[in-house]
Amino acid sequence: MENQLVIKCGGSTLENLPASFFEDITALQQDGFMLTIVHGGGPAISATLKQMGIEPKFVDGLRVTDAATLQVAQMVLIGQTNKQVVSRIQTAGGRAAGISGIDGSTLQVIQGPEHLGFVGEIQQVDPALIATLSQSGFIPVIAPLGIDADGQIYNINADTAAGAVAGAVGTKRLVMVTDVPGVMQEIDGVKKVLPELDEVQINELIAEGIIYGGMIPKVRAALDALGHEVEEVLIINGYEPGVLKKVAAGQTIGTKIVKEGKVKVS
Ligand SMILES: Nc1ncnc2c1ncn2[C@@H]1O[C@H](COP(=O)(O)OP(=O)(O)O)[C@@H](O)[C@H]1O
Ligand SMILES: CC(=O)N[C@@H](CCC(=O)OP(=O)(O)O)C(=O)O
Repeated sequence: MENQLVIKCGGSTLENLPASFFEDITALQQDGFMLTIVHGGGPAISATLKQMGIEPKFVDGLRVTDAATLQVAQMVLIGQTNKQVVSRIQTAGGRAAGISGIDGSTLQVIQGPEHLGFVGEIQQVDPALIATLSQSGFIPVIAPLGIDADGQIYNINADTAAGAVAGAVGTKRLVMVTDVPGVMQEIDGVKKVLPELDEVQINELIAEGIIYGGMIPKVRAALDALGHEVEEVLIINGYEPGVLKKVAAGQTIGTKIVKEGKVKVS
């Protein structure tokens, strides 16, 4: 659908996003856009882990999740971050309802690579609960946790979750809101945003260490999403005033991820 948008809000920005960001979300909803939000919360999970004396550990941007870490992720993502996002949308005059991927078996997973512990690999997305909320006028706000066939809960990277949700709800556009203006590379001593990237370029940039850490699951999820109905994935900066309105109006800002592009990286 043209007026549908899946927005991933990264934990990197969530706490500091201006009220205008949520006012723009509300305005889009009132203009008839069907919005679905998937949020992260990585920094908040890490902060709580540290308070508890547990050192956070990541492999290629994915959190190594033992049983204690899973409990903290669940507590922070569902109990804290999800409700913050819902509250900020409502304060801006919008209507939102928070769920996690566990609710309605929305994000159905199996265990991912063993060395990551309780990190789920999404097998299927059931869009029924998302659709029910949307059709009733609520913006679904989804915390990235999933459930397996035995009822075990898993942690899921929010970029991965957003990519899968975008593929399942039939949106053409996925927007990843983060704390940088896009994928950047230093060219002639100046850091520049790369306006368009395809799979070959992304793999090169990861191999060269130019794309690292939390940007890795973001670009990988973007490529995975493009395999479905999604035609465009944008990585944008949530601090830029009016950024969502520009995207909704069809402007290409930040970094656009495409299946196969023409622009060369260097
Ligand atoms: N090439 C790159 N360009 C921009 N940011 C990058 C790049 N490679 C890695 N990063 C890192 O990725 C971060 C965004 O990912 P992450 O911290 O997981 O954010 P979020 O919480 O929004 O998902 C940036 O703040 C930056 O530190
Ligand atoms: C498996 C895994 O990495 N899960 C993430 C879920 C939150 C997330 O992805 O938050 P950001 O979008 O802020 O990075 C984590 O535990 O940090």
